[in-house]
Amino acid sequence: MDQSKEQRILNSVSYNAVKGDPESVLDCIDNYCSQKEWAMNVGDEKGVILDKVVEEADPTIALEFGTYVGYSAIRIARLLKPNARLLTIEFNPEFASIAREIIEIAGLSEKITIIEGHSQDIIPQLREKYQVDKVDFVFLDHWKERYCPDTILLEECGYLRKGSILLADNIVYPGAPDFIKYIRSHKSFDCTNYPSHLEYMKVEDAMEKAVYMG
Ligand SMILES: Cc1ncnc2c1ncn2[C@@H]1O[C@H](/C=C/CNC(=O)c2cc(-c3ccc(F)cc3)cc(O)c2O)[C@@H](O)[C@H]1O
Ligand SMILES: [Mg+2]
Repeated sequence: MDQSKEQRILNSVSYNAVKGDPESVLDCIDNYCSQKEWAMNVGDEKGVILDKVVEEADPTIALEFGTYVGYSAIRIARLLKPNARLLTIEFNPEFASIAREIIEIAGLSEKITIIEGHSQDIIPQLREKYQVDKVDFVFLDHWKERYCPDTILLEECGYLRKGSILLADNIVYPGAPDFIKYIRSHKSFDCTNYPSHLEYMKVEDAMEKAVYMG
């Protein structure tokens, strides 16, 4: 059976990255996906915007929807303070297992918990099963039509506090129009758009930051 693209990305990281060095894992994935096979990682250009917003949030509890191969989980977790942690939700078992291995190579397994399942099923369980009270930072990068319902669910479950920061990938391409319409018209969210480009391409894209005002 042929290997998957995601397995080939893991092979490249396993062979080329410096064990325990998150930067070298990120560089390896970016090099592989810009030179060999495109993949839907947030990438190095939008990754700098992600870095800046994570540093602004300085979260104790960070949450991510859509682990994929773990690229953005590593980007986020490498910036977290000692007692902070990232919970990342992924429903594809093959992607979850590849991400677990790549995160191990980056040396960040202690800071990142991969939760296998659908975001809409996991979100209501975060308090009881994962001791989450409030979420300080959320990165949305899963199916684009899930951004809006999952944001509403986070609010309904009471995980957002005054100052919680949401950051969403792919606002232009593939786009998340219902999410943008909802978040920009909602009185409790203060939104900022960050124009950028689609990972590894010259195509327009953007990220949207939404700060919850309580
Ligand atoms: C409800 C639920 N629960 C849990 N995991 C969930 C979940 N819904 C999806 N997932 C998981 O998350 C990832 C999926 C990410 C979806 N991202 C994109 O579709 C995406 C696409 C492009 C793109 C751009 C130009 C093109 F021509 C083609 C594709 C770029 C991107 O940056 C993307 O993020 C993937 O790992 C999937 O298993
Ligand atoms: Mg994306």
